[in-house]
Amino acid sequence: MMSAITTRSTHACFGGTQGFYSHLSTSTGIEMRFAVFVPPQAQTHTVPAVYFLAGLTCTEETFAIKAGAQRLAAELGLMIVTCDTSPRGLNIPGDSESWDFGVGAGFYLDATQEPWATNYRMGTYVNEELPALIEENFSARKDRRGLFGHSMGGHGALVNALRNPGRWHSLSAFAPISNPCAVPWGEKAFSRYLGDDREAWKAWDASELMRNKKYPSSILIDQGLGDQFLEQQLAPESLEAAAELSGQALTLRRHEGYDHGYYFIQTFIADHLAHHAAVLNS
Ligand SMILES: N[C@@H](CCC(=O)N[C@@H](CSC=O)C(=O)NCC(=O)O)C(=O)O
Repeated sequence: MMSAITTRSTHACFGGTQGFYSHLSTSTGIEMRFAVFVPPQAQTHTVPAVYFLAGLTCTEETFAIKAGAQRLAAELGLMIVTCDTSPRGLNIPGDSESWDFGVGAGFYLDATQEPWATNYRMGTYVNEELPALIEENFSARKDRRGLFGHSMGGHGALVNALRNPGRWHSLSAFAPISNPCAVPWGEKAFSRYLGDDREAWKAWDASELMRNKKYPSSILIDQGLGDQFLEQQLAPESLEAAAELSGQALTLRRHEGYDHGYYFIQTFIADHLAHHAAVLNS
């Protein structure tokens, strides 16, 4: 039986369609919103889908509206899927007190601590439920998927692809939180979602994972040097050191003058889509 999705709006875009949808999620136990850009090629055959995970405070709309990805995705024949950054509307005590935890800040992991463990299961949502939903309802290939993201979503892309390399065949990130165990955003979120045992945090930390395990294809990361969060929160040097240890193929580019926002993403989005297309079509 097809899982039910509700169409909120669709818009013709570069010969394809940008659509906004919702569905009742079994992973999070609540209605979740997502968006899909379907390129024109999907009218005749299934195409690879690339999933983008957005950062703190964002929604499924942010990337679709701000990144300027659709023109090239239409040329390359890539579907682009975006989802929300957490469940919303649960009204769990404490879920809306700050912008870097709870609503809009699910960190793309499966929480183990109450009151979060029942609904804050964005890891399962991104890895299992969303791809199954997309592949049932859209013309997406089941054998080729890419994952990328920004900031908290860059962390989400890295950890989920490193944990599940068989599911995600290409990987890239913009300004990811690269070593959440060691920075304030990560410490705040992990202590509440995962508890006090810092050993357990390592299973959701890209630098920790990469130290011990190689992802099968090369990873592209872009980082602005004018990024207001670089010094305190992002730690790309930890990821570089981990890649050095495990022999991971990693291209980490640093760009003078670029900040953390979507003008930075717009500037380098073409390189990321080309990276995914090259791996997914190989
Ligand atoms: N507190 C501010 C800033 C929030 C912010 O900068 N969010 C980033 C992601 S940060 C790491 O995950 C973002 O992508 N914002 C969206 C944008 O359009 O730039 C706030 O509440 O706005």
